[in-house]
Amino acid sequence: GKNITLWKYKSFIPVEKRVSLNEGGTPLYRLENLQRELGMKELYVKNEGANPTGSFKDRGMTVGVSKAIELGMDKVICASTGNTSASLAAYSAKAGIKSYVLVPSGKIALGKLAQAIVYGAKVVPVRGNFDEALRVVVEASRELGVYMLNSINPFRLEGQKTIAFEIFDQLGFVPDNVILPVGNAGNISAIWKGFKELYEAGFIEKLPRMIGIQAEGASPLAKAWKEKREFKPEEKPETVATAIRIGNPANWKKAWRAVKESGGLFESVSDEEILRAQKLLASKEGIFVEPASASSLAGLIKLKELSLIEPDESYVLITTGHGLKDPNVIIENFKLPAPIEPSLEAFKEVL
Ligand SMILES: Cc1ncc(COP(=O)(O)O)c(/C=C/C(=O)C(=O)O)c1O
Repeated sequence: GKNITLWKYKSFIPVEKRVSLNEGGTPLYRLENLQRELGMKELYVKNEGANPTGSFKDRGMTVGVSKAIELGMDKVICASTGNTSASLAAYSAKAGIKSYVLVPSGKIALGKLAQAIVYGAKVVPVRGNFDEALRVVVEASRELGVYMLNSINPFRLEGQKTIAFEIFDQLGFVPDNVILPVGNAGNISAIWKGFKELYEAGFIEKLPRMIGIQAEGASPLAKAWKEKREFKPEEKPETVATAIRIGNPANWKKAWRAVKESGGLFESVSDEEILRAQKLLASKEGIFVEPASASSLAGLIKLKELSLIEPDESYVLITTGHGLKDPNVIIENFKLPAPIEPSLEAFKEVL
């Protein structure tokens, strides 16, 4: 049977070639249990962890790598906190071209590192954070003629904007709010672009509020927004949510405009709130997401507690990456009981 992929929207995607792993077409459904638990009226999740390499990055990479092929490129490069590198490696493998990924040494989640390796990328750990690695990649793409596929590359956002198209297609209406984690700030910018394109094409009459959530220790946009001041980067971003451990978001201007134009907001949440939300999503709704993804829910809970949002409005949480990407964050915080003898008696003792 035919798979529903983001190429359903090919008339909105500015590329002819197609390197695809059947990305997109991810589940969107109601979180009935959390809705009740949190006293919300309309709470949905769009689970981007269901993409081929386990994150929304596949939407940007299918278009970005297709463009690379169209341009006759045979080498692509990115800096990454992990998911971008995993996705670039997979799509480069499919396209039969070489990929180079620069990752913050010791700060990339296990699953993402395994993916970049096994898909065949040249993995280059960098003694520094994502922001420092990105600077090297920009210089390398200029000097060495390697095609750069971080989200500064507009073709990435042309793929990621299809999240907006699918939300409208799957709900049948435009939600009042879309909440998602913000790191390099490409995704919030892309989804806003997608809704505006639907609006300008006359498919929809209203636009959602865009709500961007950052980790407190890596929240240059949320800090500037709440303190009502100019944006300025953070030197030393730190958070357990390594995917969004970014101090100088490359797309901050686009993200700022998206939140302003949409009447939305930025907020930040602590690592504890993120880990609690991760557990809640898994134990109440059976959805295992990596920490950065859980910041959407952590943000919703915080904004509701602060009465900064209307509980009766409709909310779509974007969960951006699968929980299996970062198993250590669960295992390290769990005391596994000692093994029992293989007998019913022994089992009854631990019941
Ligand atoms: C699971 C997950 N959730 C949210 C984000 C933030 O999205 P942007 O605000 O568009 O950056 C990322 C980003 C990851 C990288 O930036 C990378 O992989 O280099 C992510 O992996």
